[in-house]
Amino acid sequence: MKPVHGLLVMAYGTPYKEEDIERYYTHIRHGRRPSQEHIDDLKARYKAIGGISPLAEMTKKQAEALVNRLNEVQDEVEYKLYIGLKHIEPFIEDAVEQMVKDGIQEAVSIVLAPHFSTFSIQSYNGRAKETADKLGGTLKINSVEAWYDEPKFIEYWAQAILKEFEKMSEEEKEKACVIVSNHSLPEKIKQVGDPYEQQLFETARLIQEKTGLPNVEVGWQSAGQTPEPWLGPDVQDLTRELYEKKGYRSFVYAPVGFVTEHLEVLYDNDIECKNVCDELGANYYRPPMPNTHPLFIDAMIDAIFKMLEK
Ligand SMILES: CC1=C(CCC(=O)O)c2cc3nc(cc4[nH]c(cc5[nH]c(cc1n2)c(C)c5CCC(=O)O)c(CCC(=O)O)c4C)C(CCC(=O)O)=C3C
Ligand SMILES: [Fe+2]
Repeated sequence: MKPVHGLLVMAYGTPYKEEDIERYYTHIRHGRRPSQEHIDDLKARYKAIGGISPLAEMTKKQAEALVNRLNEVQDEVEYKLYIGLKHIEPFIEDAVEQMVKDGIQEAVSIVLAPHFSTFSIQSYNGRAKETADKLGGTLKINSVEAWYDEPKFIEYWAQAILKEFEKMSEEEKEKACVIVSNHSLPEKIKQVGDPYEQQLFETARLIQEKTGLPNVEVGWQSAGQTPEPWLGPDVQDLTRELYEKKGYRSFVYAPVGFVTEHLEVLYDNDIECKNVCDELGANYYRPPMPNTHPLFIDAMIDAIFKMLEK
C-alpha cells in the first residue's frame, strides 16, 4: 500500500452568496468591520460581474486538477486533497485540522498565487504550519513558496498573449503593448526586503523573453482603500501615461499575479481598464486566465517536485 500524504491547496476565498460579503470583507480587514459605504461599494462590484465570483468554483477545479495530475505523474505516494482558504470557510485551519484527524503525517502545500510576499504566501503557509504545530506537531507540511518563474507558467502566458496579438493587424501590433500586473500591496513591504515587487519584474522579463515582444510594461492593480502609499504605477494611470508618452493604441493586460477570472480581473481589468481604453479610444485585450490549463497545472506540479527534491 502506498503511503497517503496530504495535498493542501490554499487560495484567497470568495463570498458564496451575497449575504457572505460583509463577514468576508470583515475577515479581510482582520476583524474590523468595513464602513457601510465600503460594503455597498464591494456589493456593487460583485453585482457588476454577475452577482458572485467564479472563484469558488474554479479554485475547486484547479485543486482537483492538481491532485489528479500529481497522482498520475508519480507512483510512490497517494495524495489526498485538502482545500484551505484565507478569508472564508473552509479556512486553512479547518483543512489542516481535517488532515490531522485523518491521520495524515506528511503534506505538501501550495498557494494558488505565483508571487511570494510576507502579506500573502507567507501568511498562508504560516497559518498552516502554526495550526499543525498547535495540533501536536504530528503533521509535517512542506510548502512551495513561489512559482512566478516556472517555465510552463511563463509558457502559458506567452502563448495566451501571442494569441491576442494574432487578432491584430501588423499596423496595430506596432502600437500595442503588454501590461503585466499583480495586486498592489502597501509600499512598506519593501522596507522588510519583501521579494514581491522583484518577482513580478522577473515574470515580466521572462514573458518578454519568451514572446519576443518589444513593448512589455509592469503595473499594479486593485490597491486597497487606505491612505498609505501602495506599489505603483496603477494599471489605469499607466495606461493613460503610455497612451500619451509612448503612443500605444492597443493594450494587452496580463494580470499574472492572479490565476482565475475573479473580481480583480473581471472588474478591475475588464471593466475599469476597459473603460480607460474606451475613453482614450484605445483597444483593450485580456487573455484568458490560466484556470485549469494543462500547462498551468503542470507548472505547479514542477514547482512541487522542485521543492520536494531540495
Ligand atoms: C496580494 C493579494 C492578492 C493576490 C494573492 C492571493 O491570491 O492571495 C489578493 C487576491 C484577491 N483578493 C480578493 C478580494 C479582495 N481583496 C480585498 C482587499 C485586499 N487584498 C489584498 C491583497 C491581495 N489580494 C490587500 C492588501 C487588501 C486590502 C485589505 C485592507 O483593506 O486592509 C478586498 C476588499 C475590498 C477591496 O479592497 O477591493 C476583496 C474583496 C480576491 C477574491 C476575488 C473574488 O472574490 O473574486 C482575490 C483572489
Ligand atoms: Fe485581496
